Formats: sequence, structure tokens, C-alpha cells
Amino acid sequence: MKEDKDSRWFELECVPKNYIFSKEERPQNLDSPVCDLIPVIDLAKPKAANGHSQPVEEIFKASQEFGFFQVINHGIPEKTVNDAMSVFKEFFDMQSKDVATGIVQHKKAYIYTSSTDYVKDGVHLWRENIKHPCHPLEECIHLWPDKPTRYQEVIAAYLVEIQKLSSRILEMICEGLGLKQGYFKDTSEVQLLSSNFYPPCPDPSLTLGILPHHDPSFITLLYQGGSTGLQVMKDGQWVNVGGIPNAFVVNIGNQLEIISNRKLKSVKHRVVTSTHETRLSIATFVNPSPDCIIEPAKILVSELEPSLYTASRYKEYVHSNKAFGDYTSAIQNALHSES
Ligand SMILES: O=C(O)CCC(=O)C(=O)O
Ligand SMILES: [Fe+2]
Repeated sequence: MKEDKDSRWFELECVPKNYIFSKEERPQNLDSPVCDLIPVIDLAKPKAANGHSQPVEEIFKASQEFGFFQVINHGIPEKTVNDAMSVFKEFFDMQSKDVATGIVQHKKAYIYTSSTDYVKDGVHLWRENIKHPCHPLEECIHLWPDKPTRYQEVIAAYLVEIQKLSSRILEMICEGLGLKQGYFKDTSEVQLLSSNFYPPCPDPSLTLGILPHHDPSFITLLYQGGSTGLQVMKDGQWVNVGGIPNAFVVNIGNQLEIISNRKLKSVKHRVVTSTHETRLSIATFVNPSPDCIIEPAKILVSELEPSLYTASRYKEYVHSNKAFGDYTSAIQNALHSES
């Protein structure tokens, strides 16, 4: 660590031992190119004269093949997104200056974890994170951080837009699957926000920003600015997702894989670090409501295509899979344990 007491945990010349993953878990081939096969879908494309509109078909194909796609011309104002990014930047900057900051803050209904959060066999991720529930929005807002002072207002505005965009995308997925319109309407909400700050790392070949995982959501909408670092598993290889400013990365989560009876894929992904780039991301999880029973849609099950999953209540699924990591219960119960 530098002598300067204002220096932050990542301002180092070498990676400390407790951030080094085992040889098997370390990323390899960090220099591989961006995978330009992951579709970038223009949501402003005109509707086709008959049949499905073009985005519906593109979204469906991408969700089958990659479980991931990016959307552009999505209608969320640039200012709303930029404001949210700058609030998170300020939030993470403030954490390092706040002497009272513990390793984990579980204040009100948000959970901040610093870089010294053991994730795997005593190894830390190269990141800081904040998570909080978002639904119902009016009940959640005042439980979020109140510093920076704009946090609650700016993030609420961002989530209103994300809710609209995610409903639109889910409707297109419905159409692609042949489910009736509004299939997800009353059972899906933007339930959880998780923002990550991944600073530059002296040796990215030793560290990870986030472990390989599947999302426990219907869909996840991720804003990553123009930065790189997100990798997706494709045919047994990690491939890089390109950084496109103003685009949202959308991925299919486990619950939609179940409902679609595996027509759509929930695909493993992770984040690797960079020597020179700071990555700031905002992930928003569109999840089923806690009491929703998740099972393959009846019309997608037949004698030829039998159900591949048994029904389970979403909240039970979340608890038994520790879907949101060590703080799963705290997150699920956040609204009822205000302190
Ligand atoms: O921070 C990122 O870019 C990835 C986040 C992610 O995959 C998640 O939170 O599930
Ligand atoms: Fe994820």
C-alpha cells in the first residue's frame, strides 16, 4: 500500500495474496477479441408489415443462442443514465473517504460490500458493490443511501425508465415464445439493483471482478457504459461482450429459462479486470414476485417436449440457492427489517 493515507485499496503495485484466485479459477486468454456475434438490437426498427416485428425475432434468436444481447435506441434518455452513473461514481468515491465505513454495511435496506468481502475460499473479488431492493419503488426509495444527496431521486428516475424498458422487452419475449401478451405483467418487477465498481488492477490474470454465475432473474438489464470486462460462456469458451456507450446488455435469467422450458438460455457470465480501465456497472434484476410459482408455461409443454423443471415458489428458490449470495435473506427481508 502506498504511504499516502488517502490512497484507496486498489492503488497497489502488486495484487495482494487474498485477491489471487486458484490457477483453475483465474481468467485465461484475456487478450481474446470481443465476440461480435452477440447481437446488438435496434429497438427503434420499424415493425414488419405482418408477422413478428424485427426486434422480436432478433431478441428471440439471441436469447436462444447466447442468452445475451444488447439493445440500442431503447428510449431511455441519455441524461437519466449518465446521472445514475455519476451518482454511483460519487457513492463509491465517498466510501473510501468515509472512515466509519465497515467492510459490510447493512444499513436500512441497502447492502454495501467493500473489496474485503470474502467470496470464495477466502479470496476477495476486485470490486465494491451496493445492492438494494427497488419494489415497490415508493416504499424503497427512502431506505436507500442518502449520500450523495441526489442518490434517491436520480436512482428512482433511472428505475422508472428501466421498468418501462424491461416490460417492453418481456412483452417481445412473450411474443417470440408464443405466450399471451401480458404473461409477465403482474408477476415481474424490477426488484433488485446491484451496482459494481471494478477499479484498475495491477494483474488481471490473477483476479476476478465477479465469479462465474447465472442470474436468478427473469431478465437482467445491465448498463456498463462503454467499458469491457463482461464475459459470457459460449460453446465452452469465455467470450468478451463489447462495450457500447448508451447500450443496455440484456440477459436471460434462470426463471425465464424455466418458463420457456429451456427454449431460452440462462448463460453463465463473469467479469474480468483491466490494468487501465475502471468499470462501473448497474445491474437491474427483473424478478418474479416472491410468491410466484415458476414452472414451464403450459403451452410450451407437450408429449414431444415434456416439462424439464418442477414447479417452485420463487422465494423458496431464492433461499435454497442463496440466489443473491451471502446477503440473500437480508435482501429479501429488507423492507420488513428497517432499522
Ligand atoms: O457488474 C457487471 O458488469 C456484471 C454484474 C452481474 O453479472 C450481476 O450482478 O449479476
Ligand atoms: Fe449476472
